[in-house]
Amino acid sequence: MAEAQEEDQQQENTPPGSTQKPVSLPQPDKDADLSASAEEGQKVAAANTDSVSLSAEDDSGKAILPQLTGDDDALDSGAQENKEKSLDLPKLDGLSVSDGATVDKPEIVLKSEKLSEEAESHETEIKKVVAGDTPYTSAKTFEELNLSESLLRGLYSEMKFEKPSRIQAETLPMILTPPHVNLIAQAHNGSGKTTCFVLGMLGRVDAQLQAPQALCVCPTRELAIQNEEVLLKMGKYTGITSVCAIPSDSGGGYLSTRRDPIVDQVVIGTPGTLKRWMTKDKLLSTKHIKILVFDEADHMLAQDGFQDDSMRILRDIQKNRGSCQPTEDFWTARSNFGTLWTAKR
Ligand SMILES: Nc1ncnc2c1ncn2[C@@H]1O[C@H](COP(=O)(O)OP(=O)(O)OP(=O)(O)O)[C@@H](O)[C@H]1O
Repeated sequence: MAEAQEEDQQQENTPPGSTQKPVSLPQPDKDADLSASAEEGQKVAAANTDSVSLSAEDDSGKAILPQLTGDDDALDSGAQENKEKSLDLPKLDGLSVSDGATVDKPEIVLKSEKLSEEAESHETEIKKVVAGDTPYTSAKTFEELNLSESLLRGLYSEMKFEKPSRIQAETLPMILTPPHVNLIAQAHNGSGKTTCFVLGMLGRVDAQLQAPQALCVCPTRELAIQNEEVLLKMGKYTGITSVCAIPSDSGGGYLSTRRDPIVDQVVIGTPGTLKRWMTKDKLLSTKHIKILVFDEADHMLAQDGFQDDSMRILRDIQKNRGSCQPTEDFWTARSNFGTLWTAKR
């Protein structure tokens, strides 16, 4: 019950059912941190030229990929508002929870460090990325990703997409092609990050298996609802089903009306409800989970945010899946600094 209240308090500034994306999180100490980051980021903006860096790290943490220079990959006018701002990126690796347990460091980090001055070119470059021994080539078309016909139909006829955006071109081959790596993708708002993980989840799950296989953890219920809407639209022809794990009341207390175990392939929700469904209510089995997404990773993994909840969910999944599929572990985290920076102006 205390957990439910905690989650509700964290979400009280964003009314349930709203499709508006949250522009700030209500915790005052978090806001203070972001203000400090903004100042630091402006200094970096003055010194840097436009760049998008793509890097992977070896076991010693040494970067093994070159920095790439490229065009703005913004897809909507919202990104234009962020011009001349830079993104101050947090350290998201080497995470530990309060009881001392640690999680794997992500193998690959994709970052958009500064927004481009010129957004006129959206050409996708072909790049080769090597993670461990595996080469990944960025995808110029959705066909190159070996997606099902039903998924391609959703992308073209429902979403009206023609080709992957830059962040999609670079991340989707890594998300969809084995061996699946741990990935952090950081890019500004409007660059197509939502599609990266929604398409990643739709592309990875088996529609024939009636069990949860993809889990997306979001900091607010509004974001969870919004992400599920995108998933339902994009996956319209796939037969894949989803469920939103958010508090079922619109007040402040938690009311669980759900009693039947989850058989939907994709589960999108907030940490408190997800944890409750997994542990107390025993509605959500993580036995078949093969892709885990932390949306807005900077908040989901912040020490003064949801880090403990996120790490517990991650460890529960690792524990339940046992050691039979160690190479299948896939942890992707998405950061949404563009939105937060816009809110700070
Ligand atoms: N490949 C694509 N082609 C055309 N439009 C796209 C493509 N990918 C995404 N979009 C559209 O661009 C807009 C922004 O995409 P999306 O929401 O995925 O970006 P985002 O990086 O998650 O943004 P935010 O940080 O604001 O959440 C949406 O309207 C989406 O439908």
